Formats: sequence, structure tokens, C-alpha cells
Amino acid sequence: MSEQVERGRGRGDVDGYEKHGGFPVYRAAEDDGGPDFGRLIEAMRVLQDAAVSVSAPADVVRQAAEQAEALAALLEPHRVPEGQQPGGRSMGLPGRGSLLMLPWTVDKFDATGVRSTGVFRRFHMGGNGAAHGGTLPLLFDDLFGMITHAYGRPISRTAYLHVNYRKITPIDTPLVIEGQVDRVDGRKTFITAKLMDAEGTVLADGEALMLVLLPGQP
Ligand SMILES: CCCCCCCCCC(=O)SCCNC(=O)CCNC(=O)[C@H](O)C(C)(C)COP(=O)(O)OP(=O)(O)OC[C@H]1O[C@@H](n2cnc3c(N)ncnc32)[C@H](O)[C@@H]1OP(=O)(O)O
Repeated sequence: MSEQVERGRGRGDVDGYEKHGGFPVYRAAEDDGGPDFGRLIEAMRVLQDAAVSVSAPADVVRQAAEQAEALAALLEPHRVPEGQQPGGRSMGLPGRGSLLMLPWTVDKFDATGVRSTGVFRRFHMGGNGAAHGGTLPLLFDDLFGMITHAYGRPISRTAYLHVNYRKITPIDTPLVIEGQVDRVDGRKTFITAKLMDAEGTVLADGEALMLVLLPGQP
């Protein structure tokens, strides 16, 4: 039977939903990882763009490999368990400071929906100037997670995610994605979203079913 969940309630405010399945408690990083963390993550993205778009002399590639290995060795001793690192939890940074997520900026986040803006970068390219098809479901899935959260639903997992590719999605072009909860039915949250260019042309649209986790579910 369908139910109308009160809009605008925060996570944990809904009776019986305080456990979020088997998920540990996730909190936003208080200081976005400190003064230089965002800078590090953006430099890593620029490096990824460069690494996949250069054709450099062997000596330059060797030097770059050595510097990348040295950088990894510098960071390696500071690994922490999931949920303690600022990467992915820094709400003030593009893509929350994650290198997996698209480096987009959320400019609307409430119970009526979530909107995010940004560009697909060179390292997201599939071919002929278009974003790789696999990067779009990533963008949609992350948005659907945020929409679920902003709506006040407990942590949910994607049961299905459907993307319609309507037009080529260009890299290095400002785009916007926006979506909202359409319907709630028990554990099920049905969500839709659209990816558009600056003129409002729909490049892709998507829908998903997000399922609230049962106690202990991973
Ligand atoms: C701040 C931190 C934020 C962290 C966010 C994390 C979320 C990120 C979002 C993700 O990307 S999650 C990763 C991708 N998804 C997964 O890995 C999910 C893997 N699948 C599962 O874990 C389970 O299949 C799942 C928990 C989704 C559901 O298993 P259950 O055994 O709990 O549910 P069940 O199969 O009994 O289905 C419950 C209802 O949903 C329906 N259902 C399930 N899968 C469906 C499907 N694919 N299509 C249509 N209906 C579906 C099912 O028919 C049934 O409907 P009824 O209640 O009406 O009978």
C-alpha cells in the first residue's frame, strides 16, 4: 500500500528507520579535509585529465610515473577505515571530494529534489568528444542517493537504475542534472531525474527504485 512520507523530515526522524540496515553511521567531514584537501583532489583530477590525453616522450612518462609513485608512497601510511577519510564526505567540495564521483556541485538539496551542475572531463570521455556511457549511470546513481537522503528516507540501495541516452553528452560543457522522489511505497522509493545542457535540452533521463535496507542488510 502506498504511503505519503512527510516531506522535509531529516534522516533518523522516521520511526523505525534509525538503523539504516547494516550501514555504519556516516557523517560529513567537518572541515572538508583541511585547507589543502580540495586542492589535492582537484590536482589529482587534472592529473587524470593529463595522463589520459598526452602523448609524451618516454623520459617524460618515466618521470611522471616516478612522481606519481612517490606521491602514492607519501599518502599510503595515512590510510584510515571507511567513513573516517574526508574523500567522499566533504560536502563543500565538488563531488564531495571523491575521485570516483563526478566533480559536480550541488546547488539544490531539499525534500523537493536535488540539482547538481558540472562538466564531464577529459578522463570521462568515451569517444568523439562524448562522455563514456558508463559515467552517466554513476552520475544518476549518486544523485538518486542524495535525493533519497534529502527526502528524509533512510539509507537505501539501488534495486534498479534505468538510463535513457537521448543525445550525446559532451565533455567540458556545463551541464545540470535534477531529480526528485516521484512515489514512496513502503521500502520502495521511486525517483526520476534529467540531465540537461545549458539550453535545457535533455541529454539523458533516468529512473530508479531505491530500497530501504532491512536491519543488518549490507
Ligand atoms: C551518506 C552515505 C550514503 C551511502 C549511500 C549508499 C547507497 C548508494 C546507492 C547504491 O549505488 S547501492 C549499490 C548498488 N546496489 C546494490 O548493490 C544493491 C544490491 N541488491 C541488494 O542488496 C538487494 O537486492 C536489495 C537490498 C536491493 C533488495 O533485497 P531485499 O531482499 O531486501 O528485497 P526483495 O528482493 O525482497 O525486494 C523487496 C521488494 O522490492 C522489489 N524489488 C527488488 N528488486 C527489484 C528490482 N530490481 N526491480 C523491481 N522490483 C524490485 C521486490 O519485488 C519486492 O517487492 P514487493 O515487496 O512488492 O514484493
